[in-house]
Amino acid sequence: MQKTASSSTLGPDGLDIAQSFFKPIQGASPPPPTSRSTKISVVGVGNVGMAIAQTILTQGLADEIALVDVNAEKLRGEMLDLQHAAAFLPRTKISASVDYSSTLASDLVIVTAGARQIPGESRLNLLQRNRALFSKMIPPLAAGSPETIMLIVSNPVDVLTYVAWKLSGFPSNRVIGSGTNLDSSRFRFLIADHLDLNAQDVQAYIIGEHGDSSVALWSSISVGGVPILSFLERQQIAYEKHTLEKIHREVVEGAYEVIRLKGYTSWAIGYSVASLARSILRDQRSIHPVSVLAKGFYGIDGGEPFLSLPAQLGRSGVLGVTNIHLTEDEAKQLQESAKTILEVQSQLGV
Ligand SMILES: NC(=O)C1=CN([C@@H]2O[C@H](COP(=O)(O)OP(=O)(O)OC[C@H]3O[C@@H](n4cnc5c(N)ncnc54)[C@H](O)[C@@H]3O)[C@@H](O)[C@H]2O)C=CC1
Ligand SMILES: CC(=O)C(=O)O
Repeated sequence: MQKTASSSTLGPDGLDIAQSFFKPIQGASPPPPTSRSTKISVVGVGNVGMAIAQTILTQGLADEIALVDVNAEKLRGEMLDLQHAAAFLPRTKISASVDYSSTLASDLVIVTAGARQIPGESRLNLLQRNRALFSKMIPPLAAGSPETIMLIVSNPVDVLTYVAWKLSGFPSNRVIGSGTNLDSSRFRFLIADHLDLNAQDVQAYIIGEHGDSSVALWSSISVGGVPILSFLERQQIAYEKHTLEKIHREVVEGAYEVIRLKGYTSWAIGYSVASLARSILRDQRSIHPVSVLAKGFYGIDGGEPFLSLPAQLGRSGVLGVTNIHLTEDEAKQLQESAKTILEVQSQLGV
């Protein structure tokens, strides 16, 4: 397929028509020097890539979105479908290409390309297929946007974020995995549902692997600034440990259930990744549990595992990792999660 321009012109005479449409204001001062526009590339326009592109578009986070996929027809169809919504959205240039060079000079490259789980399949099972794709995709993406921040979404996201870090040659603060930002949202939803609250008032983190060995940080959950477990204890309100474990199990099994029911997950990851794009590109310095190089944090000393920790995100990517108090048990579970990831990583030979 030809490289497809964003095609918002009216044809060769488009500019002339536009100029005759508006009468210039007499004595108007020249426009101020324009600030650089924000470009986001979304690589892979499947269920996940399109949910992300759609959410980013709706939230007006980019001046330009470049879509990339190997399926030329689907790609063009998705581009046109989004362009046809222009009248209802913030003005954004949308382009689509099978050529990675269309992502040139991106501020943020979001990678969602690759195989997804079939019902019952674990994320780690996708590794060999998606690692092969990454070897082809990441070097040209990194070469085209040497200053970009790379946000990995394809699964298994933690190990593939490590692969992308190695293949890109970028400093680790500029290669981030969407990690457990999504699991934490599932967690907050379930807690809020249990207590009949607004999920936005629940501060709660899932950290570690985006997958079966994730860790729920019960000890630091707070609602409206009130630490929940100590509040319940002070009020002598009984809670069963197995209720907490059940909520965490529902988080871990959430994706499996959605995949069994509808074939894939999309909307929640779309919002999750858009929230990361906002924090990064708007320099929000917000804290998100995302997959980062975890070596040296929370007693994780061996190897170079990428897994989710509460990280502060801003315009230069990962600004730092928050020092949340973990109980001994939580720290141990996190170190076990790191071991699980390292075992998989050690089979890669990157
Ligand atoms: N990290 C997370 O929280 C989540 C991750 N995922 C992962 O996201 C990935 C994508 O999932 P879906 O969108 O549902 O899959 P999908 O099958 O709908 O889309 C994958 C897309 O990748 C494209 N693709 C394949 N090779 C490519 C290449 N070399 N260059 C560019 N595009 C290429 C395909 O043509 C297809 O359009 C999967 O690995 C899935 O497990 C899904 C949901 C949440
Ligand atoms: C598929 C996946 O990783 C998720 O929805 O959590």
